[in-house]
Amino acid sequence: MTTHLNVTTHSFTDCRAQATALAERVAERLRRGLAERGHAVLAVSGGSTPKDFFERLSHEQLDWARVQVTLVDERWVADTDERSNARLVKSRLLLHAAAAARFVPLYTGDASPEAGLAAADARIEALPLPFDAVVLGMGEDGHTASFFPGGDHLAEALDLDGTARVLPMHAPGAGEPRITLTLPTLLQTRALYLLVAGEKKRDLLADARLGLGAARDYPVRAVLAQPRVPVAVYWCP
Ligand SMILES: O=C1O[C@H](COP(=O)(O)O)[C@@H](O)[C@H](O)[C@H]1O
Repeated sequence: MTTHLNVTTHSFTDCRAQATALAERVAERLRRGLAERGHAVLAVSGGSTPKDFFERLSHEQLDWARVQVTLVDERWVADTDERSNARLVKSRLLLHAAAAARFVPLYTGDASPEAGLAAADARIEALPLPFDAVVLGMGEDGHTASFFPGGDHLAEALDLDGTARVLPMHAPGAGEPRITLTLPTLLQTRALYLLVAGEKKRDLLADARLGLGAARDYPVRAVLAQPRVPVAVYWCP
């Protein structure tokens, strides 16, 4: 385990072990929330990396009926689309013990994230924040949540003094229009995790943390550099 500033890195030689360790840690956070407040709230990423983590977490024994699960970001596609982050959560996480959890999607069925923004925002506003845990991922372009390089609402989304909870995002590398929780919203959490796999992402993260080269401008740097919440990176090859 290595710690640098606000970031602690847990490195694993095997990705199943990484998924298990993070699932146990997040389940512990949810149990603590349930014991202390009677409810718990979890925000997770989509993409491909969290599949094993989701499957492992879905078997954790806790009172899932009092847990609300939402997404840190969403691709603006129906939940039947294979690109949908909601589809991933439903097919990998909301199973077994976790089938009893309440899912709060960001996609509203409106024609665009702009059209669905008020409804998505109301869903997040209704959650009893802070989150018990937020699990971020990261793309090889340095994006996290839908904080994409060149994104049209990137500066607003990363503004720690901003008041928006949720924002649309359009970016050249995003594939489709997006909706994302903003950084100040994500930082309303008792625990913040960054789940990453692969040597390319490990090197990118190291550069982003030190502010080297192109990684200086990667959006994930805003998460690593913020002073509010410690970040626990879970990495496997
Ligand atoms: O588009 C997205 O990508 C990132 C990273 O995904 P991965 O496939 O490289 O694991 C993900 O964290 C984000 O939630 C998702 O919308």
